[in-house]
Amino acid sequence: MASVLLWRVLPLLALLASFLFFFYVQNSSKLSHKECSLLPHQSYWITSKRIVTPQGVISGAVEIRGGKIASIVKEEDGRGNSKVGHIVDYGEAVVMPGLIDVHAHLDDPGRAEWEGFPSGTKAAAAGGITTLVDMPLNNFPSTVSQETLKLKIEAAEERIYVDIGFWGGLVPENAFNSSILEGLLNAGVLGLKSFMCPSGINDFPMTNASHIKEGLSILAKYRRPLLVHAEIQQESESHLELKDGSHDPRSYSTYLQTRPPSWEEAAIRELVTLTKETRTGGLAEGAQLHIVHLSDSSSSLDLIKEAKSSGDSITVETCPHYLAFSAEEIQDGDTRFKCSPPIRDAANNKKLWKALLEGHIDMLSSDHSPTLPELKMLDDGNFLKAWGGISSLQFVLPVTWSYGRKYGITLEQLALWWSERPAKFAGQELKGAIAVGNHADIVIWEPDVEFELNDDYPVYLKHPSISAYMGTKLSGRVSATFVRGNLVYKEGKHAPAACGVPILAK
Ligand SMILES: NC(=O)N[C@H]1NC(=O)NC1=O
Ligand SMILES: [Zn+2]
Ligand SMILES: [Zn+2]
Repeated sequence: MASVLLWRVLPLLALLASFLFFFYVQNSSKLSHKECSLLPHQSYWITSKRIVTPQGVISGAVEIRGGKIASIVKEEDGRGNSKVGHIVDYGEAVVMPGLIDVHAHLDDPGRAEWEGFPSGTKAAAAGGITTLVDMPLNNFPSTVSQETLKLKIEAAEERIYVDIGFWGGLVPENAFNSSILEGLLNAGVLGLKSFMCPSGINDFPMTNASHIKEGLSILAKYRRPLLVHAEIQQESESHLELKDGSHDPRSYSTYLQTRPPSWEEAAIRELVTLTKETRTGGLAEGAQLHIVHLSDSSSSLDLIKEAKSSGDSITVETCPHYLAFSAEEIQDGDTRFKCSPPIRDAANNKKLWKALLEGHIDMLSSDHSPTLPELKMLDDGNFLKAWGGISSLQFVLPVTWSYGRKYGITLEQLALWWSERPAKFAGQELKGAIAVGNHADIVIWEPDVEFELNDDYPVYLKHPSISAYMGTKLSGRVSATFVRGNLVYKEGKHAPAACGVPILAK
């Protein structure tokens, strides 16, 4: 009798359990959405007079549903009344695709005290960056194998406020070991990165042309890029003299002379002999070589232009600090400005802008490379000993805009350099443009609002004092940032939970 009753009750109990489970899942996903976003809606519209789309700037509305862009309506099409549900009206503010920074060092795990995923991605979100691709060095251990990539992915878990992809390292140790390299690529790095000069990090040694050739031939199979820090040390006599103590190490010009443009030129000359193999029918067809942080806008740039016109698969980025600053302005002892390759003179800066505007430079990236204030040696001011790297992540949009205005740059160009081209380069088909079906990765910003980066300004970087931009006046204030539809940042406030996701190549 009892067992008959049990058999009757059991299905009912199972039904009850599945109901409870269903409601639990529903509620927990609701709860997590609430924590991931400062906007309590999964479906809503964003309206503005200036929405930057690949077809131009429009006045209208973007419909967001389930983290994606569901529709885009132009005001002039007169379908304004079709908008049902929650509407966020941004008025005259610019609605642009979120920035994709393909070159940042967040130093996690292992050197999280330099930056780390939480502060780095909070700064990114506050700066309108919705995706970044983290470099394989400055974290410890360097990301040069499947195992070390796993450490990075684990370190990122629930600690990132924007989406993050990862570059793997190409180093002498793995360059001739295809199973390590393929293990790294199969584990999801978006491409590889190598140095042609000492990287400043002991467990990330430099590569030579034969390592790079090997790397390219493997990358060809995966159709992913190789990013190269293109400087080769030229041991001229004057270079040795500069380090012997007879020149003032606090003077920026001393540092500048230790890394002349000929270093970049020599590296790029070697690289463009290798990129010939990326042409149709070549041994590395399918691979792409990408030169990071170009500073020299003379011979180095000419070599890149020539390679491009011969059909080599080669791209190049430059960074806001090369566009914003020139050597003449850098004060003695102000090591915040030390980076490699160095910031060169005003004439070089002007030519760099020209190259960007004429389309010879493909994209922009931050090369955010912070460290501890004591390693930046701000008290000492020794340019030859201080850490080389500019800290900029939160400011790249207003910096590009502020310094580019005098060259008449447009909102469409900003979106091209900071979103559309970086997305394509990093293989992110659903990112980089406000287009139907794409991720709703969006920045809202006000080009005409000016602000001063003083001590009262909310900076989310771990060490604001080492940033070369502190103390400058900028225009273009970021007011809100959406990552896959989640409002992750709004007016000085971040979403409570870190809901960025690691991006792994398949
Ligand atoms: N290791 C590292 O981040 N190096 C970067 N810093 C810099 O100024 N240039 C670089 O390549
Ligand atoms: Zn570099
Ligand atoms: Zn870098």
